[in-house]
Amino acid sequence: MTSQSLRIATRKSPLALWQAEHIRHRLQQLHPQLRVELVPMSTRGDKILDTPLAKVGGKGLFVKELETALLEGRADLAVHSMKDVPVDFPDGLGLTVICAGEDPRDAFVSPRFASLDELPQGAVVGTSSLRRQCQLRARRPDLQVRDLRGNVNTRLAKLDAGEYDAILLAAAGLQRLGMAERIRQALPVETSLPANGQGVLAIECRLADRQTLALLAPLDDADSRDRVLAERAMNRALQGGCQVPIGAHAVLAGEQLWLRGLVGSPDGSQLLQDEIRGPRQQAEALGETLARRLLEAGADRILAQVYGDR
Ligand SMILES: NCc1[nH]cc(CCC(=O)O)c1CC(=O)O
Repeated sequence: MTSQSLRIATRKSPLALWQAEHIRHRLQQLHPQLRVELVPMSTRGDKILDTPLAKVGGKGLFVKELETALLEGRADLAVHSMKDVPVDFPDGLGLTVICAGEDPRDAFVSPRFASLDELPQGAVVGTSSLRRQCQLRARRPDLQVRDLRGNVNTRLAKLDAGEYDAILLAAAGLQRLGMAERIRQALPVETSLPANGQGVLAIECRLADRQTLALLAPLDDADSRDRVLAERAMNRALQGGCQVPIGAHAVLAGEQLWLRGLVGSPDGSQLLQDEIRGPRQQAEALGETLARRLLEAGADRILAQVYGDR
C-alpha cells in the first residue's frame, strides 16, 4: 500500500496557521502513517486591510481562494474558523467535519482597565464587528467605537500602540495563539452574544473524496454539529453573512437545544433578542423558526438598513 498524504489549504495569518497545524497534529495522532502538509495562501480578505469588512461586501472573503485550491486539486482539505465560512458552498464542496467547540465568548482586552464596566465615560474601544459594536453601544452609549482591522496580532499591536483604550476579540483566537493572559474579561454570552460558530473549527473538502472523508471522520463532533446547524440555519434564514450585526448561540442540555438569537443596528439603538428551545434533532428548524420570529419583530428593517448603507 502506498503511503497516503493530505494537503491542508490555509490562510497565512498566525491564527489560521495555528488552526491548520492543530488539525495536522490531530490527524497525525489518529493516523501515524499519514503524511500531512500545509499549503499556505493569501485570500482577498487578507489583502484588503483598510476598509471595514462590512463595506467590502462579498461573502466568503476569507475562503474563496482556499475553495479554488480544493476544486483544482491543489489541496485536499481546508481548515476554517466556522464563523468565517459562508452558508453556501461551491458544487462538490462541503463542510464534512465540525470540530468540538471551544470558548465561544468575546474577550475584553485592555492594558489599563480590567472590565467593560471599568471603562471611563467616552473611552475608545476598537472592533470592526457590527455584532460586537451594536451590543457594546446598546450597553454603553457613551463609548467611542472605532474600526479595528487586521489579524489578531495586528489588532493587539494597535491596542498596545495606544490607539484604543480597549478592544474586543474572540476569546478562542487569543487562547489558540497562547495569549489567553491578555483577556481581562471574557464577556458572558448574555452581554455579548457570539457570532454563529464562534470558537468552532470546521473542515471543508471535496464531497466525492471518500478517502479524505474517512480520514477526517473521527474529528467530527455531534454536539458541536447540532449547535452549529441551529446557529447557521438562523443566520441563513436572516440572509446574513458573517459581517452583519447578528448573534446566534446554541447550547445543549442532553437532547434539548437552546438557541439564542440577536439582531441589532450597529449604533445600538435597536436590539432584538429572542430564544427558542426544542429537540436537538430539529436543530435547523429551530434556527429557522427563531429567524422568522426575529424578522416579524423587525429584524428585516434593521438588516435592510445595514445592507443599504454599504
Ligand atoms: N473574524 C476573524 C476571526 N475568525 C475567527 C476568529 C477567532 C476564532 C474563532 O471564533 O473560532 C477571529 C478573530 C476574532 O473574531 O477576534
